Amino acid sequence: MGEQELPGVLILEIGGECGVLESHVAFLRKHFSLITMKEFLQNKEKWSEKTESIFVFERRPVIDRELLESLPNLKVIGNSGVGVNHLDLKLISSFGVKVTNTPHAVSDSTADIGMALMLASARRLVEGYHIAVSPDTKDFAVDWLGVEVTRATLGIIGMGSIGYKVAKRAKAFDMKILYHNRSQRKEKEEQAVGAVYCKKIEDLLQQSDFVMLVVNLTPETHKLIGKRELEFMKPTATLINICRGAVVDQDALVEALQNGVIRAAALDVTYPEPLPRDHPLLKLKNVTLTPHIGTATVKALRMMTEEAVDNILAVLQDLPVPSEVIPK
Ligand SMILES: O=CC(=O)O
Repeated sequence: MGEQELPGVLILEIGGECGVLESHVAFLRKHFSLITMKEFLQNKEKWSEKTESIFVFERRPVIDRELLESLPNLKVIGNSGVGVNHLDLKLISSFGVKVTNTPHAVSDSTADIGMALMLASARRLVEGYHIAVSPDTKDFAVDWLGVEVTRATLGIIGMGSIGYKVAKRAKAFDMKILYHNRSQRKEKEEQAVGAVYCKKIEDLLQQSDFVMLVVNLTPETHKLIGKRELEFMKPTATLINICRGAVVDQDALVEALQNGVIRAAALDVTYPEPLPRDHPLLKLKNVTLTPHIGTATVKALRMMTEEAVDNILAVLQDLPVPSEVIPK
């Protein structure tokens, strides 16, 4: 097949914060004529008819009405990543354009970061590092203690594929696993890992030593964890967020952490990202932070690109689409 026969896929950029990884470009070129946003904007006339798909990476909102209006043959937006809260699904679907995501590619690496944060926070890994490298050995006192993950109770909010993979890992730590799910009870998963369903989120919050958030960000889950929910948690409990920052009311979280309402928080996601350098979350010792790296592994990123390409090609070839996101 000559290059000119390949369908056009619009990407934001190559490299940078939200572009396609340089090492994936050759793979994408096997399937598409690649056009960067800059090239598109410089020569809309050449590209607007030819572009049938857009490949977007995770978290940056780029798809607005003006762009959609300038792409009359657009059929699909393939999101590389599972969360699609950066896309206006209703607007996109009003143009007859499908949206797809990559739930399979992200689940292992994101579950791993959940476990890493839980362990790091429980055992005060970051503080420990600073003590280890401190020139003053007196920094370490005998009452500098963490808490144990083994046999503790983990409450998972959102038992989708990432939540389930967290549960499988937690089982190996002999954790008692509770879960709350808005959409439905997951009986197969319950049996596989011995998880106990909490219909009421309050029950999970009251009983858990670690609460892990693994939900999609939607209007229903926006600030799902606020002052009231934090007050249901044990003062010895830790909140771990690996989904989206806005699922937590951050001001309420800061207050809870400052006042000992909960023991600690471990966050891979915040709002905004990155946090302003004077944000109180950056100053609290009982906060472990990472810069939204749930899927930042070589393998996950490669799998995300491949899964996104499979989805896009399925739409373009009119085949069943592996992971289509249907607007509610
Ligand atoms: O944040 C990661 C994802 O949405 O996959």
